[in-house]
Amino acid sequence: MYEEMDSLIEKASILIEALPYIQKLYGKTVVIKYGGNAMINEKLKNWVMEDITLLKYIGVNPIVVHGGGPDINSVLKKLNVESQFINGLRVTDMQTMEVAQMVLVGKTNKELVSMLNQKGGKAIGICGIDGNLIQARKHYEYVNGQKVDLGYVGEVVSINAKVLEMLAKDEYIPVVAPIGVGEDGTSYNINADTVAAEIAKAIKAEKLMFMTDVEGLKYDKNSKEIISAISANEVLKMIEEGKIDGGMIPKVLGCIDALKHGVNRTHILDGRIPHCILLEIFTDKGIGTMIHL
Ligand SMILES: Nc1ncnc2c1ncn2[C@@H]1O[C@H](COP(=O)(O)OP(=O)(O)O)[C@@H](O)[C@H]1O
Ligand SMILES: CC(=O)N[C@@H](CCC(=O)OP(=O)(O)O)C(=O)O
Repeated sequence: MYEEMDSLIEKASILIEALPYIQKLYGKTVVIKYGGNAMINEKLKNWVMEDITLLKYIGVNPIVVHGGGPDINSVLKKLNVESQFINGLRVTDMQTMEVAQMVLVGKTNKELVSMLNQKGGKAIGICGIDGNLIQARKHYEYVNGQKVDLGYVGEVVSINAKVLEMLAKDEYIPVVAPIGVGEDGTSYNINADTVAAEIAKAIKAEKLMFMTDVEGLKYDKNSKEIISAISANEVLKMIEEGKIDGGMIPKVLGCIDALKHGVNRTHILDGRIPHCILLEIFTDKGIGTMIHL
């Protein structure tokens, strides 16, 4: 009897530990980027969807921006199309653009929306074309000072924040696929990390969280030690020294850009840890890496 009571009291004290964090975040917006490499199995995705639904029910406004690089790769493979990446961006010809849009909007987005709804959340899936959410233009990348044409890869011109604010106010959880739209209606494939940071900036989110497939930012890719907190200047120095590369670059640059535009907290988290969102937000210690100014 007493043992049972002890365990119930322990449960209550865990909830109480979360109280100051719930109070701080109540009514605020948290942008969560869920990357393709952290969507490795259904169980994991379920935990993530539970965390996001719980946030909404306790009065926080989550906005989900998802990737889906591995999903796009597997469909392209079936079509015998090989992708080339330049500075982490997929060179996107017309056929690849069609596949990226079909997969991100039609498959990945709807799977996440359906899972959130199963958990009791009211999720609405949109991409940047819907309500002109992500206005974009063609992006050129520079490699060794040379301008490189990546096809239909886009960069964000502006975010129509009203679409997201309207949904969040009406109890919905927006789930955004990273496809943008040009002035002439052309679709653009945009890196999902960049979209998440631009959305966080546009809506002045309280927090921006990148969920990926490593424990956090490390002193270099092969190191075991996770950096628990680091300043923007130190991150820029690490990039210069070649200690951060590939898919981690748009995440850390997105954090810095967001911080400089009014987002209060930015984090890089291991999306493979069960309930990583709750662990970061509602525990004293937090997890992963926090980047600050
Ligand atoms: N300094 C670093 N610390 C941690 N990871 C790094 C670092 N530099 C590069 N990376 C790489 O960044 C990857 C995460 O980016 P990416 O694969 O694009 O993830 P996602 O699909 O979640 O967007 C890690 O798997 C890791 O290999
Ligand atoms: C231009 C560009 O590279 N777009 C990405 C969009 C998806 C994405 O960013 O997915 P992850 O977050 O899973 O990497 C792509 O085509 O893979």
